[in-house]
Amino acid sequence: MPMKMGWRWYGEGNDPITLNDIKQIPGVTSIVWALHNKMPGEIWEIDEIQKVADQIHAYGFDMDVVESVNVHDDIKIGLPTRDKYIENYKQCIRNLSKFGVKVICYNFMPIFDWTRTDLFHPVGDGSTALFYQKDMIQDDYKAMADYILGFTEKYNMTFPGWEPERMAKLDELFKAYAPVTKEKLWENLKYFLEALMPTCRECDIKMAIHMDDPPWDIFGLPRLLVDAESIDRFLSMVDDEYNCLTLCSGSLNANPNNNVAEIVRKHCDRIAFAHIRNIHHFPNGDFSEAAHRDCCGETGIIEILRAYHDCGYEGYIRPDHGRQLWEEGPGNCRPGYGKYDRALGIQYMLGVWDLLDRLDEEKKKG
Ligand SMILES: O=C(O)[C@@H](O)[C@@H](O)[C@H](O)[C@H](O)CO
Ligand SMILES: [Fe+2]
Repeated sequence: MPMKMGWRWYGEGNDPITLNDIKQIPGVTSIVWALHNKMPGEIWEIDEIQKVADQIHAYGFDMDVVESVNVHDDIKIGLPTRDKYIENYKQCIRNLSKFGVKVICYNFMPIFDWTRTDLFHPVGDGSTALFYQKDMIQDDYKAMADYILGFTEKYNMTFPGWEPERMAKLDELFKAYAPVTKEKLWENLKYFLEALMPTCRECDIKMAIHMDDPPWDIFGLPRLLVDAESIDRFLSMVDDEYNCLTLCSGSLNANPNNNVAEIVRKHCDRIAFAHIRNIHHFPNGDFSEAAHRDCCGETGIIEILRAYHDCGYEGYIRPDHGRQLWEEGPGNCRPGYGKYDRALGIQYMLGVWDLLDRLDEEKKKG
Protein backbone atom coordinates (compact mmCIF):
# COMPACT_ATOMS: atom_id res chain seq x y z
CA MET A 1 0.00 0.00 0.00
CA PRO A 2 1.46 3.35 -0.92
CA MET A 3 1.17 5.12 2.41
CA LYS A 4 4.14 7.49 2.60
CA MET A 5 6.47 7.44 5.59
CA GLY A 6 7.90 10.74 6.76
CA TRP A 7 10.47 11.99 9.24
CA ARG A 8 10.35 15.40 10.85
CA TRP A 9 13.65 17.16 10.32
CA TYR A 10 14.50 20.56 11.78
CA GLY A 11 17.03 21.51 9.13
CA GLU A 12 20.73 21.79 8.73
CA GLY A 13 22.42 23.35 11.71
CA ASN A 14 19.17 23.15 13.64
CA ASP A 15 18.85 19.39 14.09
CA PRO A 16 21.54 17.06 15.41
CA ILE A 17 20.16 14.39 13.07
CA THR A 18 21.42 14.55 9.50
CA LEU A 19 19.73 13.63 6.24
CA ASN A 20 22.41 11.00 5.90
CA ASP A 21 21.23 9.45 9.20
CA ILE A 22 17.63 9.49 8.02
CA LYS A 23 18.53 7.90 4.71
CA GLN A 24 19.58 4.78 6.62
CA ILE A 25 16.16 4.20 8.17
CA PRO A 26 14.34 1.72 5.92
CA GLY A 27 11.05 3.02 4.58
CA VAL A 28 11.39 6.80 4.95
CA THR A 29 10.62 8.67 1.74
CA SER A 30 9.40 12.11 2.88
CA ILE A 31 11.13 14.78 4.88
CA VAL A 32 8.69 16.76 6.96
CA TRP A 33 10.30 20.16 7.09
CA ALA A 34 9.87 23.86 7.74
CA LEU A 35 11.74 27.14 7.65
CA HIS A 36 12.25 27.23 11.37
CA ASN A 37 13.61 30.76 11.48
CA LYS A 38 10.35 32.25 10.22
CA MET A 39 7.99 34.12 12.48
CA PRO A 40 4.26 33.46 12.10
CA GLY A 41 2.90 35.76 9.41
CA GLU A 42 6.10 36.05 7.39
CA ILE A 43 6.31 35.06 3.73
CA TRP A 44 8.49 32.06 2.94
CA GLU A 45 10.55 33.25 0.01
CA ILE A 46 11.40 31.11 -3.00
CA ASP A 47 15.16 31.29 -2.54
CA GLU A 48 14.86 30.25 1.10
CA ILE A 49 12.72 27.27 0.18
CA GLN A 50 15.07 26.41 -2.67
CA LYS A 51 17.98 26.05 -0.27
CA VAL A 52 16.21 23.41 1.82
CA ALA A 53 14.81 21.76 -1.30
CA ASP A 54 18.31 21.26 -2.66
CA GLN A 55 19.43 19.61 0.57
CA ILE A 56 16.41 17.32 0.77
CA HIS A 57 16.45 16.36 -2.89
CA ALA A 58 20.17 15.58 -2.80
CA TYR A 59 19.23 12.58 -0.66
CA GLY A 60 16.37 11.49 -2.85
CA PHE A 61 13.64 12.43 -0.39
CA ASP A 62 10.50 14.31 -1.27
CA MET A 63 9.50 17.46 0.64
CA ASP A 64 5.75 17.02 0.23
CA VAL A 65 4.81 17.89 3.83
CA VAL A 66 5.54 21.11 5.68
CA GLU A 67 5.16 21.20 9.45
CA SER A 68 4.35 23.92 10.26
CA VAL A 69 3.49 27.17 8.58
CA ASN A 70 2.45 28.83 11.81
CA VAL A 71 -0.60 31.05 11.92
CA HIS A 72 -0.24 34.64 13.13
CA ASP A 73 -1.99 35.53 16.38
CA ASP A 74 -3.97 38.32 14.67
CA ILE A 75 -5.70 35.65 12.57
CA LYS A 76 -6.57 33.58 15.62
CA ILE A 77 -7.70 36.65 17.56
CA GLY A 78 -9.63 37.97 14.55
CA LEU A 79 -8.10 41.44 14.36
CA PRO A 80 -8.60 43.62 11.27
CA THR A 81 -4.92 43.12 10.44
CA ARG A 82 -5.63 39.43 9.87
CA ASP A 83 -6.36 40.00 6.18
CA LYS A 84 -2.81 41.09 5.56
CA TYR A 85 -1.48 37.95 7.27
CA ILE A 86 -3.90 35.77 5.36
CA GLU A 87 -2.56 37.27 2.13
CA ASN A 88 0.95 36.37 3.29
CA TYR A 89 -0.19 32.85 4.08
CA LYS A 90 -1.60 32.51 0.57
CA GLN A 91 1.70 33.66 -0.84
CA CYS A 92 3.46 30.98 1.22
CA ILE A 93 1.09 28.40 -0.25
CA ARG A 94 1.85 29.58 -3.77
CA ASN A 95 5.59 29.58 -3.16
CA LEU A 96 5.48 26.12 -1.60
CA SER A 97 3.48 24.75 -4.51
CA LYS A 98 6.41 25.52 -6.82
CA PHE A 99 8.32 22.83 -4.94
CA GLY A 100 5.63 20.20 -5.14
CA VAL A 101 4.47 20.57 -1.53
CA LYS A 102 1.18 18.72 -1.04
CA VAL A 103 0.30 19.19 2.62
CA ILE A 104 0.69 22.01 5.13
CA CYS A 105 0.36 20.97 8.75
CA TYR A 106 -0.53 23.83 11.11
CA ASN A 107 -2.37 24.35 14.35
CA PHE A 108 -4.87 26.86 15.65
CA MET A 109 -3.98 26.78 19.34
CA PRO A 110 -3.98 30.15 21.11
CA ILE A 111 -0.54 31.26 22.30
CA PHE A 112 1.08 27.90 23.06
CA ASP A 113 1.92 24.86 20.95
CA TRP A 114 2.19 21.53 22.77
CA THR A 115 2.60 21.81 26.48
CA ARG A 116 4.45 19.49 28.87
CA THR A 117 5.67 19.81 32.44
CA ASP A 118 8.78 17.65 32.02
CA LEU A 119 10.73 17.16 28.82
CA PHE A 120 13.09 14.45 30.06
CA HIS A 121 11.00 12.43 32.48
CA PRO A 122 12.51 9.07 33.44
CA VAL A 123 10.38 6.28 32.05
CA GLY A 124 11.89 3.65 34.37
CA ASP A 125 14.15 1.80 31.97
CA GLY A 126 16.85 4.45 31.69
CA SER A 127 15.14 6.32 28.86
CA THR A 128 13.25 9.59 29.20
CA ALA A 129 10.10 10.96 27.61
CA LEU A 130 7.85 14.00 27.53
CA PHE A 131 5.58 14.03 30.54
CA TYR A 132 2.51 15.94 31.67
CA GLN A 133 1.74 16.34 35.33
CA LYS A 134 -1.87 17.32 35.43
CA ASP A 135 -2.03 19.22 38.70
CA MET A 136 1.07 21.25 37.86
CA ILE A 137 -0.69 22.99 35.01
CA GLN A 138 -3.10 25.24 36.84
CA ASP A 139 -3.22 28.98 36.35
CA ASP A 140 0.43 29.69 36.25
CA TYR A 141 1.20 30.06 32.59
CA LYS A 142 4.35 31.96 33.43
CA ALA A 143 5.83 29.07 35.35
CA MET A 144 5.20 26.75 32.46
CA ALA A 145 6.58 29.17 29.88
CA ASP A 146 9.62 29.78 32.10
CA TYR A 147 10.26 26.07 32.26
CA ILE A 148 10.10 25.55 28.49
CA LEU A 149 11.93 28.76 27.61
CA GLY A 150 14.54 28.14 30.30
CA PHE A 151 15.24 24.90 28.54
CA THR A 152 15.41 26.32 25.03
CA GLU A 153 17.66 29.17 26.16
CA LYS A 154 19.99 26.94 28.11
CA TYR A 155 20.50 24.63 25.19
CA ASN A 156 20.35 27.31 22.56
CA MET A 157 17.40 25.74 20.78
CA THR A 158 14.11 27.04 19.49
CA PHE A 159 10.82 25.20 19.63
CA PRO A 160 8.26 25.84 16.91
CA GLY A 161 5.41 27.82 18.38
CA TRP A 162 7.53 28.93 21.34
CA GLU A 163 9.23 31.88 19.68
CA PRO A 164 11.01 33.90 22.40
CA GLU A 165 9.81 37.11 20.70
CA ARG A 166 6.19 36.08 21.26
CA MET A 167 6.77 34.60 24.67
CA ALA A 168 8.35 37.87 25.85
CA LYS A 169 4.91 39.44 25.42
CA LEU A 170 2.88 36.79 27.17
CA ASP A 171 0.82 39.19 29.29
CA GLU A 172 -0.07 41.24 26.23
CA LEU A 173 -0.97 38.10 24.33
CA PHE A 174 -3.25 36.89 27.10
CA LYS A 175 -4.97 40.28 27.12
CA ALA A 176 -5.42 40.19 23.37
CA TYR A 177 -6.98 36.73 23.56
CA ALA A 178 -9.28 37.64 26.46
CA PRO A 179 -12.31 38.39 24.23
CA VAL A 180 -11.73 35.28 22.11
CA THR A 181 -14.28 32.79 23.34
CA LYS A 182 -14.34 29.27 21.98
CA GLU A 183 -17.10 30.20 19.54
CA LYS A 184 -15.15 33.23 18.39
CA LEU A 185 -12.09 31.07 17.80
CA TRP A 186 -14.18 28.68 15.68
CA GLU A 187 -15.39 31.65 13.63
CA ASN A 188 -11.86 32.92 13.15
CA LEU A 189 -10.70 29.50 12.03
CA LYS A 190 -13.55 29.32 9.54
CA TYR A 191 -12.75 32.78 8.20
CA PHE A 192 -9.10 31.81 7.75
CA LEU A 193 -9.83 28.53 5.97
CA GLU A 194 -12.53 29.91 3.71
CA ALA A 195 -10.10 32.58 2.60
CA LEU A 196 -7.42 29.99 1.82
CA MET A 197 -9.42 27.28 0.08
CA PRO A 198 -9.35 28.76 -3.45
CA THR A 199 -5.57 29.15 -3.26
CA CYS A 200 -5.25 25.60 -1.93
CA ARG A 201 -7.28 24.25 -4.81
CA GLU A 202 -5.32 26.27 -7.35
CA CYS A 203 -2.02 25.01 -5.86
CA ASP A 204 -3.24 21.50 -4.99
CA ILE A 205 -2.09 21.89 -1.38
CA LYS A 206 -4.10 20.53 1.53
CA MET A 207 -4.35 22.42 4.80
CA ALA A 208 -4.08 19.80 7.54
CA ILE A 209 -4.86 21.04 11.03
CA HIS A 210 -3.00 19.42 13.90
CA MET A 211 -4.97 18.35 16.94
CA ASP A 212 -4.67 20.49 20.06
CA ASP A 213 -2.16 19.12 22.52
CA PRO A 214 -3.23 18.40 25.18
CA PRO A 215 -6.84 18.27 23.97
CA TRP A 216 -8.47 20.55 26.53
CA ASP A 217 -8.49 24.24 27.46
CA ILE A 218 -5.40 25.40 29.31
CA PHE A 219 -4.92 28.61 31.30
CA GLY A 220 -8.42 29.65 30.29
CA LEU A 221 -7.47 29.55 26.60
CA PRO A 222 -9.98 27.74 24.40
CA ARG A 223 -8.88 24.76 22.40
CA LEU A 224 -10.92 23.44 19.49
CA LEU A 225 -9.66 20.17 18.02
CA VAL A 226 -10.06 17.97 21.03
CA ASP A 227 -12.34 15.01 20.28
CA ALA A 228 -14.47 13.22 17.68
CA GLU A 229 -17.28 15.74 17.94
CA SER A 230 -15.06 18.76 17.38
CA ILE A 231 -13.39 17.03 14.44
CA ASP A 232 -16.83 16.43 12.89
CA ARG A 233 -17.64 20.08 13.41
CA PHE A 234 -14.35 21.20 11.90
CA LEU A 235 -14.73 19.12 8.75
CA SER A 236 -18.31 20.08 8.10
CA MET A 237 -17.70 23.74 8.92
CA VAL A 238 -15.50 24.02 5.82
CA ASP A 239 -16.53 21.01 3.82
CA ASP A 240 -13.77 21.02 1.25
CA GLU A 241 -11.38 18.27 0.19
CA TYR A 242 -8.52 20.70 0.81
CA ASN A 243 -9.59 21.23 4.41
CA CYS A 244 -8.01 18.25 6.11
CA LEU A 245 -6.62 16.86 9.33
CA THR A 246 -3.24 16.07 10.73
CA LEU A 247 -4.63 13.35 12.93
CA CYS A 248 -2.25 13.14 15.86
CA SER A 249 -2.94 9.99 17.84
CA GLY A 250 -0.94 11.09 20.85
CA SER A 251 -2.43 14.56 21.12
CA LEU A 252 -5.96 13.18 20.99
CA ASN A 253 -5.34 10.24 23.26
CA ALA A 254 -3.94 12.44 26.01
CA ASN A 255 -7.64 12.25 26.76
CA PRO A 256 -8.03 8.48 27.15
CA ASN A 257 -11.70 8.68 26.13
CA ASN A 258 -10.70 9.56 22.58
CA ASN A 259 -10.78 6.54 20.29
CA VAL A 260 -8.45 7.44 17.45
CA ALA A 261 -9.07 4.32 15.34
CA GLU A 262 -12.78 5.19 15.18
CA ILE A 263 -11.96 8.68 13.98
CA VAL A 264 -9.66 7.27 11.30
CA ARG A 265 -12.41 5.00 10.03
CA LYS A 266 -14.90 7.84 9.92
CA HIS A 267 -12.74 10.48 8.25
CA CYS A 268 -9.95 8.67 6.44
CA ASP A 269 -10.50 10.60 3.20
CA ARG A 270 -9.92 13.90 5.03
CA ILE A 271 -6.77 12.84 6.83
CA ALA A 272 -3.80 14.19 4.90
CA PHE A 273 -1.19 13.46 7.51
CA ALA A 274 -1.06 10.93 10.33
CA HIS A 275 1.03 11.38 13.46
CA ILE A 276 1.56 8.18 15.37
CA ARG A 277 2.42 8.54 19.04
CA ASN A 278 1.65 6.28 21.98
CA ILE A 279 0.59 7.53 25.42
CA HIS A 280 0.80 5.88 28.79
CA HIS A 281 -1.78 7.08 31.28
CA PHE A 282 -1.49 7.18 35.05
CA PRO A 283 -4.55 6.84 37.28
CA ASN A 284 -4.21 10.42 38.59
CA GLY A 285 -4.49 11.90 35.08
CA ASP A 286 -0.79 12.40 34.44
CA PHE A 287 0.51 10.96 31.22
CA SER A 288 3.82 10.04 29.70
CA GLU A 289 4.71 9.56 26.07
CA ALA A 290 5.68 5.99 25.31
CA ALA A 291 7.37 3.80 22.74
CA HIS A 292 5.33 3.09 19.64
CA ARG A 293 4.83 -0.57 20.46
CA ASP A 294 1.15 -1.10 21.21
CA CYS A 295 1.59 -2.57 24.67
CA CYS A 296 3.86 0.27 25.87
CA GLY A 297 0.87 2.60 26.12
CA GLU A 298 -2.89 2.67 25.87
CA THR A 299 -3.43 4.60 22.63
CA GLY A 300 -4.12 1.48 20.57
CA ILE A 301 -1.42 1.80 17.94
CA ILE A 302 -2.23 -1.49 16.21
CA GLU A 303 -5.93 -0.69 15.91
CA ILE A 304 -5.08 2.74 14.53
CA LEU A 305 -2.72 1.29 11.92
CA ARG A 306 -5.28 -1.34 11.05
CA ALA A 307 -7.90 1.37 10.56
CA TYR A 308 -5.63 3.28 8.19
CA HIS A 309 -4.82 0.10 6.32
CA ASP A 310 -8.46 -0.96 6.01
CA CYS A 311 -9.29 2.46 4.57
CA GLY A 312 -6.55 2.17 1.96
CA TYR A 313 -4.79 5.20 3.40
CA GLU A 314 -2.44 6.75 0.86
CA GLY A 315 -1.50 9.89 2.75
CA TYR A 316 1.59 10.76 4.74
CA ILE A 317 2.39 9.28 8.10
CA ARG A 318 5.19 9.83 10.57
CA PRO A 319 6.24 8.71 13.98
CA ASP A 320 5.50 11.59 16.30
CA HIS A 321 7.46 12.09 19.49
CA GLY A 322 9.65 9.28 20.67
CA ARG A 323 11.52 8.78 23.90
CA GLN A 324 15.10 9.90 24.42
CA LEU A 325 17.29 6.79 24.43
CA TRP A 326 20.83 5.71 25.21
CA GLU A 327 23.10 8.75 25.18
CA GLU A 328 20.32 11.16 24.20
CA GLY A 329 19.55 13.89 26.69
CA PRO A 330 19.22 17.64 27.11
CA GLY A 331 21.89 19.32 25.04
CA ASN A 332 22.17 16.76 22.27
CA CYS A 333 18.55 15.92 21.55
CA ARG A 334 15.41 17.84 20.73
CA PRO A 335 12.80 16.71 23.26
CA GLY A 336 10.58 14.16 21.57
CA TYR A 337 12.66 14.21 18.40
CA GLY A 338 15.55 11.91 19.12
CA LYS A 339 17.00 9.61 16.54
CA TYR A 340 16.54 6.14 17.92
CA ASP A 341 13.05 5.79 19.26
CA ARG A 342 11.46 7.31 16.19
CA ALA A 343 13.48 4.96 13.98
CA LEU A 344 12.34 2.03 16.10
CA GLY A 345 8.80 3.33 15.88
CA ILE A 346 8.97 3.41 12.10
CA GLN A 347 10.13 -0.18 11.94
CA TYR A 348 7.32 -1.21 14.25
CA MET A 349 4.72 0.64 12.18
CA LEU A 350 6.06 -0.78 8.93
CA GLY A 351 6.16 -4.26 10.42
CA VAL A 352 2.48 -4.07 11.25
CA TRP A 353 1.73 -2.51 7.85
CA ASP A 354 3.69 -5.09 5.85
CA LEU A 355 1.89 -7.91 7.60
CA LEU A 356 -1.49 -6.31 6.91
CA ASP A 357 -0.49 -6.00 3.24
CA ARG A 358 0.48 -9.66 3.20
CA LEU A 359 -2.77 -10.77 4.78
CA ASP A 360 -4.73 -8.80 2.18
CA GLU A 361 -2.77 -10.37 -0.65
CA GLU A 362 -3.41 -13.82 0.71
CA LYS A 363 -7.09 -13.06 1.08
CA LYS A 364 -7.24 -11.94 -2.55
CA LYS A 365 -5.55 -15.13 -3.71
CA GLY A 366 -8.15 -17.03 -1.69
O1 LIG B 1 3.90 17.49 18.88
C1 LIG B 1 4.68 17.97 18.07
O2 LIG B 1 5.87 18.12 18.21
C2 LIG B 1 4.06 18.36 16.82
O3 LIG B 1 3.21 17.32 16.45
C3 LIG B 1 3.34 19.67 16.97
O4 LIG B 1 4.15 20.57 17.63
C4 LIG B 1 2.94 20.18 15.62
O5 LIG B 1 4.08 20.29 14.84
C5 LIG B 1 2.27 21.52 15.61
O6 LIG B 1 1.31 21.62 16.58
C6 LIG B 1 1.67 21.74 14.27
O7 LIG B 1 1.53 23.09 14.07
FE1 LIG C 1 1.58 15.39 16.50
